[in-house]
Amino acid sequence: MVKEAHDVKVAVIGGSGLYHLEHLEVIEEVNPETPWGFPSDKIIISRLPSGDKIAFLARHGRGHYLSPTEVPVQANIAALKSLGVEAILAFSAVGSLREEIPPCDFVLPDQLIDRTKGLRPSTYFGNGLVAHAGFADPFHKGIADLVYKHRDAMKDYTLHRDKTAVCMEGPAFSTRAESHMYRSWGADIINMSALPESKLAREAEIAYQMVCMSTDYDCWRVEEEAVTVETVMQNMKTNSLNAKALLEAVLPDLVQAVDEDTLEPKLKGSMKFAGMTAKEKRNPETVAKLEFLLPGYFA
Ligand SMILES: CSC[C@H]1O[C@H](OP(=O)(O)O)[C@H](O)[C@@H]1O
Ligand SMILES: Nc1ncnc2[nH]cnc12
Repeated sequence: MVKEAHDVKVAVIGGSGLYHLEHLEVIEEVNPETPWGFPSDKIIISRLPSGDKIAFLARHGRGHYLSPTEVPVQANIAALKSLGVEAILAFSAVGSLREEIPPCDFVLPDQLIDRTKGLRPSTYFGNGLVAHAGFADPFHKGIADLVYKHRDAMKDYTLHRDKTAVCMEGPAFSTRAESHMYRSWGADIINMSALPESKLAREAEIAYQMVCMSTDYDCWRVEEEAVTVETVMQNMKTNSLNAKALLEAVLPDLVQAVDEDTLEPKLKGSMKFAGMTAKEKRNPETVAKLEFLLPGYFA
């Protein structure tokens, strides 16, 4: 497993309906092998008009062949890290649990409720190397501030911020009782991909912010038809145009902020002292895998 330096500091993860950034000049496609396998698809490295490079990865693969439960999230995050990525903007199609978030509005969540079912590998640790990442604030305020600054790029739609997302397992959508329950818990939007992506990015010391694109009202509105894939995909046409407009505005600023190291909070070094396992008790195999992600921390 050879790490290739690509000097790509910012990555975009595209979710349902956002499989390409066709307005950018493609430089190359890479498929880095990691100790956790290969990413969902080839990673596309493109050039911004400013000359800076960014990476794009389709979460479910181009052609959408991986279910949310099947996405190789450990490999995705490790592969991006191996290219040099320090900040991720992760797009996701979400259901709205609030009247004031209609389809085609976007949301920057700042909180997260985990309703996945333990089927997805959700940490790089364990297996003879115990460590605990801080995850009180699962998303990155500095990136959210920067994206919010460019909210006018959304034109006719609103960009909301500081909302609570719930991540469910799927692949079937929620029952009405579950949808009402999430509302009573204070959740504002629902998807199937915020976890473990956000958690693994935190363990990898990558600044991570989800940009959620509302596609439906889930199934809590009694008078309305419950969510279907058809509704989601219809609204994704508008959403993907808005995502691209937003990215065009945000990416140059984000690359500059990462280059100049002005993003707060800083995550680099945050895992250095997160390990609990005595050096002589560490599993050498796990330590070797972690060398790929956080070199020098646990060896
Ligand atoms: C096609 S609707 C359900 C599906 O859409 C979202 O995917 P992504 O987050 O990758 O945009 C949601 O999380 C579900 O996986
Ligand atoms: N209603 C919903 N539930 C879960 N994930 C979604 N993605 C888009 N809409 C969704």
